[in-house]
Amino acid sequence: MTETKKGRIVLGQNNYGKSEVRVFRVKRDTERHEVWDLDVRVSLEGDFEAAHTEGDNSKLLATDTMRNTCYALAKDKLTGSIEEYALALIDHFLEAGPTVTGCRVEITQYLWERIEVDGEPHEHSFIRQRGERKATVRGDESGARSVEAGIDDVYVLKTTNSGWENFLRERFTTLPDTNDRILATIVTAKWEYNTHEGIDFDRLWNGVMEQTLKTFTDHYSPSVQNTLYRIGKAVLERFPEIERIWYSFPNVHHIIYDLERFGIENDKEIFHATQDPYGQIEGWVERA
Ligand SMILES: O=c1[nH]c(=O)c2[nH]c(=O)[nH]c2[nH]1
Repeated sequence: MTETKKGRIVLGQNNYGKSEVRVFRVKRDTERHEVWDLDVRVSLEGDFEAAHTEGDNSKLLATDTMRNTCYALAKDKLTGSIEEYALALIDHFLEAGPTVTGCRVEITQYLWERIEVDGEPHEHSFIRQRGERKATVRGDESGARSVEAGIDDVYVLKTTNSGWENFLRERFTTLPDTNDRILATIVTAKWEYNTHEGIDFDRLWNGVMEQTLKTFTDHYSPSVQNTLYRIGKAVLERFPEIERIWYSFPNVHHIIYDLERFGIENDKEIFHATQDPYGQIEGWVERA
């Protein structure tokens, strides 16, 4: 026997928008071109009740229109940082959708560097970098805006000045101590700005990237956890505009390969770069 719950059925939280809008812009007002290569996702919140419950689309901005808008606004608004472009899109969508109360724009920027020819950066030829720049901007009809920036898929490694020692030993512990190991990780980061007015988003993004890499190199790492905290602290000390920062550091293990079996000495030269389960170390560093 099936039981039917009595009561009214209503529409719960909902949002809609367009994903994977691939906007590519070339700035070509001089011989030295610039490119922006973006994946944009737009998501709207508001009163979309009539569309869901009555099939009345009359107040809905089509997702196809949202896609067109991303390209159209790129002409005048995608001239600097992706954060500024996202803020312009949000202003637009809050205005354009009659029942829209909130909007989120998430952007992934793929990074292209100039190809160097005989030591000279080329004017219109580029090579795609590994690593991505991210931005998530939220806004509502009250005028509130929040800006989060990020880094994804930046693979870094150091061949020494890292260890893992004096950790808890109990019945199932087999791992030996080491004070000299390879430290490798694929950086994901996101951080929140405490304002969106008067911020040079490009300078700050480059600064966080630079500081992340610098601090990664500049100390003996007793653990990924300690390195995560040190990097976050260095970023917050340098940039008062940033309220808090989150890192995800998978520990991509490099295990010394046993060559003694073959009578070959292996003084931390030959490693197995594992695909096996990896450690995953994540955390926020924030202002108290
Ligand atoms: O930096 C590390 N943190 C850990 O928590 C951990 N655990 C482990 O087995 N190796 C490591 N390395």
